[in-house]
Amino acid sequence: MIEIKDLTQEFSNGKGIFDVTFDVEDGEVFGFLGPNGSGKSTTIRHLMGYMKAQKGYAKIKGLDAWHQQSSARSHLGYLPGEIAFLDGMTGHQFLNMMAGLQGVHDKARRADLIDKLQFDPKESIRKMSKGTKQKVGIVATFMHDPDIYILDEPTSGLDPLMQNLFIDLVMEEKARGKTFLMSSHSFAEIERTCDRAAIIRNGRIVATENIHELQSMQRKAFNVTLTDKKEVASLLESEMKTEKVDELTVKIELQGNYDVFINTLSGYHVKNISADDQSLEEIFMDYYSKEEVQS
Ligand SMILES: Nc1ncnc2c1ncn2[C@@H]1O[C@H](COP(=O)(O)OP(=O)(O)OP(=O)(O)O)[C@@H](O)[C@H]1O
Repeated sequence: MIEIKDLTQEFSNGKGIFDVTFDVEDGEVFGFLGPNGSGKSTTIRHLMGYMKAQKGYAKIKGLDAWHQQSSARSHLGYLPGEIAFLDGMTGHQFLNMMAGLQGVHDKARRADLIDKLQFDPKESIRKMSKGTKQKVGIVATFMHDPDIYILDEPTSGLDPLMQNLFIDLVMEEKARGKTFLMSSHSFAEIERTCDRAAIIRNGRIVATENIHELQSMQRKAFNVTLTDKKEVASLLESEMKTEKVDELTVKIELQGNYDVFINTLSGYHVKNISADDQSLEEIFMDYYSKEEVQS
């Protein structure tokens, strides 16, 4: 659906993107993660056909994003990082203009989206909050029912409730077979929506990972609180990977060895057990720090 190969754009200041390569498959939700200035928007601009690559290519459904710009773009719903609204328009007027450009006449889907995102489209855009403007942008992106969505930081400016609503919307569209490329700073958002994610750093892809595999690779840790200090000393001597948290609490890291965990603990007086899972963010940060050491 989306194919990016050796995509390179070096700006005069030496910044840019270098040999960016990844694919997004049909029906996949693909996350694009990276710190500020890492090259996410530059990559996306190539996909939209706004920039000509110095090397490599970006393709949408086999169509070259630059050379076959308009046919490639006809499959896309694009939400830019910062939307340029025409001043003085109401939400409705802006959406009418966008529908005209998209050649969409059916307003039912638009009304449904407005209803879901809960905002007043009769309000002047100039007077709207950042979050409400973002909602107008989301409606404009989704209302023509494209096959592929390219979303640059889609939830920026949205409150947590709206972020959840947005995630539901993405999952509904995914269930309808739609494909997504979504840039984000938010690991929680990626964890909840994406099948795979690429991490970009200093213009280069440093990892492309299957989120479901990453989640299953997660090391599990438990904080076990005992009633007796002597038992703590004894537990720390056990064959499991342990670490003392405080006087009565021991952290135990597991790599699938639940039997040993349960059998060992059955010989102790356990006051409390709480899970201390490694977050997806921590797993990803390993990649960031590895790269830091190499560069
Ligand atoms: N036209 C340009 N001329 C020179 N440098 C540029 C240009 N466009 C982008 N850059 C630089 O290229 C790098 C990548 O920028 P880009 O906007 O793609 O990052 P990003 O990952 O989208 O960041 P953010 O999360 O802050 O939006 C940055 O260092 C940026 O300053």
